[in-house]
Amino acid sequence: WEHTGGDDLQSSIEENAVSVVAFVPPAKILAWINRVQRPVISDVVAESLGDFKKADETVIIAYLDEGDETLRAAFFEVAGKYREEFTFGLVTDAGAIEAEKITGPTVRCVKPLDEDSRDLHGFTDVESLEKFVKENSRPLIGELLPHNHRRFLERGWPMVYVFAATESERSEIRTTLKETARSYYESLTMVTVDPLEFPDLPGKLGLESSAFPSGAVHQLSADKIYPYPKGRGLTPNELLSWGLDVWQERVKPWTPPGVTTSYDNLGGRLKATRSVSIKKIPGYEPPIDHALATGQRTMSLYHEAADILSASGGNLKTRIFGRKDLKAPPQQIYALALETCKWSSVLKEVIEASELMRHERKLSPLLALLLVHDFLLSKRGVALPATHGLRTSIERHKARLNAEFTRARIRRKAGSMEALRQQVTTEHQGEAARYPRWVRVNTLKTTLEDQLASTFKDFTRVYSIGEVTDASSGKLLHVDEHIPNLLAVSPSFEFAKTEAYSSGAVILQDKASCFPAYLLDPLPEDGDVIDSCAAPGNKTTHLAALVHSRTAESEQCAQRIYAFEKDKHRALTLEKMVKLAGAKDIIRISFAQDFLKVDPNAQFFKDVGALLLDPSCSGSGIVGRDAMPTIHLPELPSSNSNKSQYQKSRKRKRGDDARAESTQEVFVDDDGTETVVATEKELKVRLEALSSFQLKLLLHALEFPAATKVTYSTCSVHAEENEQVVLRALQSEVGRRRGWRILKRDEQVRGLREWPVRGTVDASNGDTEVADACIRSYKDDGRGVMGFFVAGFVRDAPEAIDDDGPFLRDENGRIIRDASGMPTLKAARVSDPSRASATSSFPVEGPDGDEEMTENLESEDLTTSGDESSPDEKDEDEWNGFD
Ligand SMILES: C[S@@+](CC[C@H](N)C(=O)[O-])C[C@H]1O[C@@H](n2cnc3c(N)ncnc32)[C@H](O)[C@@H]1O
Repeated sequence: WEHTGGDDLQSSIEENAVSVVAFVPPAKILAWINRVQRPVISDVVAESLGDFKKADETVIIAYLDEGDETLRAAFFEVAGKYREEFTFGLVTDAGAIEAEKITGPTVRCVKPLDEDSRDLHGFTDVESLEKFVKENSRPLIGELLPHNHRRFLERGWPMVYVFAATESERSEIRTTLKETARSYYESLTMVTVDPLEFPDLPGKLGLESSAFPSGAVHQLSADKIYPYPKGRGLTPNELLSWGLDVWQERVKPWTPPGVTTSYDNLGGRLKATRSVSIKKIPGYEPPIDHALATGQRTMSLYHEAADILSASGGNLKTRIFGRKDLKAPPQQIYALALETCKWSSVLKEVIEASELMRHERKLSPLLALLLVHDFLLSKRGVALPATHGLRTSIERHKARLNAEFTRARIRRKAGSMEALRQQVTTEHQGEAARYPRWVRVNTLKTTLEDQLASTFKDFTRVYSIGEVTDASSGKLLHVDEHIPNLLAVSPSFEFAKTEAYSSGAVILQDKASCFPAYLLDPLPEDGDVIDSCAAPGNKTTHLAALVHSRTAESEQCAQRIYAFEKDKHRALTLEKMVKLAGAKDIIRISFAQDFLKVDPNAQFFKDVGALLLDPSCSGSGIVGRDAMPTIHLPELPSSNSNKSQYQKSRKRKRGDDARAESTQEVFVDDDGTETVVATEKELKVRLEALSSFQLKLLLHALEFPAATKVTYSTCSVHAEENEQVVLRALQSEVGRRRGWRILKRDEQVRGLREWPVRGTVDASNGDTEVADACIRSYKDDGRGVMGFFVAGFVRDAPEAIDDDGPFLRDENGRIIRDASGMPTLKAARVSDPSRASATSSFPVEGPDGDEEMTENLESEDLTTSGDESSPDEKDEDEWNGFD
C-alpha cells in the first residue's frame, strides 16, 4: 500500500480499505497511522518518557547531550528511514538521562510487548546505528510479512517458522513460546506465519499446505530443512527437545523433490551433504533494490495489460511494442495479454461462477480476467506483493476460484490440466488449427525415406489434407502430391522438440512458399542462381537443396546461389538458416545488400541464369494474422444500479471488449509487424507504393544478361501486387528488349502444372494465357495453404539456342569427359579455370564486422553503373560482397 501522507492519507485509506482490512489487523493499521502522524523524532521529557516507551511495538530512544549535533544528525537519518516501522524519540533532558542510569550517548530499543529492551552505547555513525535498529527491533517472535522476510533471512541464523491460520492462534503461540525465543534470540530467528500471506511456503518447507498449526526449521547456512513432526505439541518443552535432536543431527532433514541429498551415517548421527543455492532458500527474494525496481515495474503490469486490451486499432503486438510509455516490461505484458485472451473462455466461466466480481466491485472484467489468469495458470501466481490490493482481491477467493476452475475443466471433459491446455491451444489457434504443419524435408541433410522411418515413424499416413487437420487425432501425415519432399503433418505436433527440426533436417515451410524455387527449377545448365530478397532463407535453402539434388554424387556442386538481403539483422537470420540447413557451400550471402544496387552487367554475374524474386509485400495471404485475438469478458454480476466506482469512473469509452477488428486490412511487414489500414483510400495508396517497388525489383532481375528464368512471388492476395505486376513487367522496355515472356502452364514443372488454382482472368486484364500461367493459392479453400502468388518468366537466350544439349563438346562435336568419364556440363563454367584466373582475392567485412573474409570476386566495380559510389568506399549502400 503506497501512500503519499498528508491530505491524501484519508482518501488513500478509503480507496484501499477493502483490500487492506482483510489482511492487516486493524490494530496494526492504527499503529501505523499513529506512527506516521508523529514527528520523525519526538522530543521526550522525563514526565512523558514512561508513556512514550509504550507508544508502539518498537520504540527507539536516543539519549544524547544537548549539543551532540553529529550523533543527533545520524539518529535523524536513521529515524527518517525507518519511521514507518518504529517510533523514534530523543531525550536530552539531563535529569531524565540520569534517572535512566545512562552514561554516555546511548540508543535504546524498547519492545514493550516483549518486555524487552536493548542498548547501543557510544554509537558512532549511521551504519552502526542502522545495524543496531535492524537487529534489535526484531521482536522475540516476529510475524513474517513480505516486507520483513528478507530482513529475517539476512541474519543468516536458522529460521524457525510456525504456521497458524488465525491471528489469535498466532498470538497465543507467540505468548507460549516467548521465553524460549528470548533464550535463543541471538542464534535463532523465530517467526509466526499466516499461511494465506505465504501460500507456497509450507510446501517449500515440506509441510502440508492445509494442516495448521505446523512448523519447520530451516538451517540457512547448510540449506537443511527440518519439518516439525505432525501432531507433536507446540509447547516449549516439546519444541526444545525436538530442537536438540535436530541440533545433534538425530533427525533426518527433509529433501525437496528433485534434489538428491547424500547422507553419511556417523554412528547414529546423520551428516547430510547438499549443494546450496541461495535461490533455493524458501522465501528468498532478490536484493532490495532489484526487488523494488521489479516490484514497481510489475505493479503496472495488470493495469497496462488491461489498457492495451481495451484500446482500439492495431493488433496486440503493435499496441504493445508501439508504446514507449509502458512501465512493465513489454514482453511480459504481451505474454500476459495473449495468454489471457487464449484462456478467456474458460476464465470467464470461472469468474462468473465464483461471483468474483460481485464480491470485488473494484475489479473491471478485464482486470479480473488478467489477475485470475495469473492466479490459476501462472507458476508464480499474481505478480504483485502479497499485500497488494489487487492480489488479495483474488486470493481471498482462492478456494472458490480453484473449485470453479476444476468444474470448468470437467465440463470440458478434459481429464487433466494437460488435456485442458491442449484444448485451449487448439481453440485459440482458430484459423491456424485448420491448417496442417507443412514440413519440407531438407535433402541437403536427409531423405524423405529416412525421415518417414525416424521422426515420423509413429505417424499414420493419410491421403488428404482434410484428414491431417482433423483435430481429434494427433499424429497424421500426408505426403504432398505437388511438391517433392514435402509433408503435411497434424497441426498440434510440436516440432520444436524434435531432433530433426533442431538439426535442420526438416524445415517448417508452407506448401505455397515452396512453389517459387520448385517453379524456377534450377538445372545445372542454368549456371548460377540469385535469390534477390532472401531472408529468412526458406526459399534460398530450398533452391540449394534442388541444386544439390541435381549434382552428380561424384561431382562437386559448381553452381552458386547468391543471396541478397538488404536488412542486416535479417541477413544474420538468413546466415543462421543457411548454416543450419547445411547449405553453406552452395550459398553466398551478401549482407545488408540492396539488390537494386547490384550491377547486373558485372562480370561476376555473367553466369547467372536464374533468379528468384520474392520481395516484401502486404502479407495479406499469411495465415493466423488476425488483428486481435478474441477475448471473452465475464459479465458483470447485476444491473446498472450495482455499478462499482471503478466502472462508473472509467466509463469504458473505448469499450472493454477487445474483439478482432476483422473488417480492417492488415499489412504485415518483413518483421511480422502488422499495420492496420483502415480506409479504402489508404489501402490503395499502400498497394500502389508496394507494387511499384516490386516492379522495380522485377525489372532489375530481368536485366541480368545470362538470365533465362525468373520467378516472381508474393504472399499477397491482391491483384495489384501480383498479376498486375506481371503484366507491367511483360510490357516493360526491358521485358520486350530482352525477349521475356511468361512461363506457360504447360511448360511448368509437373507439380505446378497440375496445381489447380491459377491467376484470375480479370486481374490479368482478360489475358487467359497469363492468368493460366500464374499460380495462386488462397487460405480457407480447404487446400491447407496460405494465400500466395507466383509466376515464371522465361526467355530464349541466343546462346541457349543450340541443340548440343547441356554438355561441352570439342571441335569434332564429341562430348568432353573428365578423367572418370563423366561428361562436362556447360554450366560448370563457374569452376572454369579461366574464370578463376580472372578474379582477384578481395577482403570483405563479414556480418560481425570483426572477421576478415576472403572471397574471390571480380576486381571490377560490381555496383550499378549509374551508382556514383566506388566499391572501395565504405558506403552503407555499397556492394559488400559475399560471405
Ligand atoms: C518476403 S521476404 C523474403 C522471404 C524469403 N524469400 C523466404 O522465403 O524466406 C522479403 C525480404 O526482402 C528483403 N528486401 C526488401 N527489399 C530488398 C532489396 N531491395 N534488396 C535486398 N533485399 C530486400 C526484406 O528485407 C525481406 O527480408
